Amino acid sequence: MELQEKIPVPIFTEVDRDVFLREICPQRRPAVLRGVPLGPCLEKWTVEYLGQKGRDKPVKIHVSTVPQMDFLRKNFVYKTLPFNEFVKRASEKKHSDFFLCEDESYYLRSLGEDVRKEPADLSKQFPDLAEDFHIPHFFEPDQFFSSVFRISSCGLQLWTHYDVMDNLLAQVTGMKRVVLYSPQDALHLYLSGDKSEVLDIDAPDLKRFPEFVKAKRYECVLEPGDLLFIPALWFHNTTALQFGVGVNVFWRHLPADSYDKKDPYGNKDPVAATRALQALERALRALDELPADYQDFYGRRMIQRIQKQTYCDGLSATSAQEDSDSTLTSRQFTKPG
Ligand SMILES: O=C(O)CCC(=O)C(=O)O
Ligand SMILES: [Fe+2]
Repeated sequence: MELQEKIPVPIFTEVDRDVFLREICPQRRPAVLRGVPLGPCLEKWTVEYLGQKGRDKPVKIHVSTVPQMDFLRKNFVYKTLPFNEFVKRASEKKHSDFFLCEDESYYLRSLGEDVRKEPADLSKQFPDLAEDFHIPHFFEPDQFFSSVFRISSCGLQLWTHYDVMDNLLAQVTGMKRVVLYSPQDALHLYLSGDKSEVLDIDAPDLKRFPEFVKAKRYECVLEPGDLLFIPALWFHNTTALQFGVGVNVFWRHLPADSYDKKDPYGNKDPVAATRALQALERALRALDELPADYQDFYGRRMIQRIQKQTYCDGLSATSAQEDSDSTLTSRQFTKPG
């Protein structure tokens, strides 16, 4: 019996800006968009052509001895290669030149010019290649955040994580399996920051991660030319079924000032969420002044208070009884439905 039921990500054809904005984006659910024009990249981006146009621009890459990258045990190293040499190596199974071993795996997540300050932008770092890739104009130009090369060796698996921007992941060449989990399943994913500690999602260690089976697994296989809409906060885990070249485009779904200004990757929590998490830490330090049984009592009440106020499905998470304490419930009446 399979661990988790696989829920297919729906595939939409003939999606234009209008359909995307009216029917797909507001659902806040992942969707595969097939047949959206992406430009000549679909025919042009061979290994040879990428090398010619990307030239010897240095790129910082992940290199690992095994295709499943592990951020906990750090089984990969960061190395720098000229783009053309990197593409050649990523496209081959065995390498004559290598860092770790002859069948090492490669992954490029392209970066901005000033890595710490600027988000990646294909048109700045790879202008000759950016011409071939037509970004779908499904959002306003001032919402654009970054465009990022995603180039992987065959088999390369990137750990489950979330980003805070809306995202269109374009698969230009090669097939890629993507598994997604809803933000509502966050508690079943054993998070360490923005990443899930469950690395082997196909054969998880259920002694360590017993709750993982409760997470609903959404899955799709991207083909060249497909776009995957990944709404902000949706977890995703990608496996390149072949050597593949992708580009993802992040854009701001919330007002611009909701985001952390020092976030070149698009994965820092919105400023209000960071403030809320800091306030929670303060609240926990305050509770620490009390004996354990009082902490338990107030801790439970705080959890219920948070659930009532924030869960989209309201009280269903706990069969919370009507709370008669008006100081605790006053805000719930002002929350839009
Ligand atoms: O395609 C990949 O390798 C990863 C994509 C990803 O994490 C993203 O687009 O945010
Ligand atoms: Fe991502």
